[in-house]
Amino acid sequence: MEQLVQTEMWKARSLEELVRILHRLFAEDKVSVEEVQALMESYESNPDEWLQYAQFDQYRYTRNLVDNGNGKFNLMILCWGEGHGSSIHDHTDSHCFMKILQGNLKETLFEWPEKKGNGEMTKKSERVLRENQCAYINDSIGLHRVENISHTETAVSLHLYSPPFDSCNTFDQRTGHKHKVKMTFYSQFGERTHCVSRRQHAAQQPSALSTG
Ligand SMILES: N[C@@H](CS(=O)O)C(=O)O
Ligand SMILES: [Fe+2]
Repeated sequence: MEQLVQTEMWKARSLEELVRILHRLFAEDKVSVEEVQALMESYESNPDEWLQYAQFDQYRYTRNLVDNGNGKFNLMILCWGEGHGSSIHDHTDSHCFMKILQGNLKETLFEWPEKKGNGEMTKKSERVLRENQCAYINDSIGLHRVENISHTETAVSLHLYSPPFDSCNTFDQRTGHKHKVKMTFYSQFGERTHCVSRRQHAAQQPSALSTG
């Protein structure tokens, strides 16, 4: 008789517990995308637990580092004001998990443009992600744009990237031309990231995160 493979089912009862289990999963040689996705989905968003990381900017979405996953992943909270969105981008060959903590986000998937890129990019699909849902993307699935299309409500999402990366490519929807961009954190561990020179100094320490 065929043997059934028992997959452990985790339930994260708090953000702290979620982080703890993520550390355990990513300490293994092999990490299952389905397991991480199910684990992140199992966490029922509780604003009391993440409000300290949810720092908004008036003009664009912010990226707020929650945990650096012992070098294996970056866990961050993204804050989307009304109408804020990302440009079409890739994920630098990393795994990307995106869980909604508050509000709704529209995700539009695009195909990679032809080598040279000259013409409108091809839209593959779009969907609205709702509270507590966890989506997954990587470069072989395609490119995406994420938007808070609400004019009245903000949105907050929890992103896990593995391995961590600090630059990606953005794409012009009309032409498919790409640009490499450096990504930064608006805050880290609940503290607003202030001046560049102090952070460049920090990046010289071997244990410090280099985030641009
Ligand atoms: N991947 C984007 C957010 S999103 O639009 O998926 C970022 O890390 O800033
Ligand atoms: Fe993304």
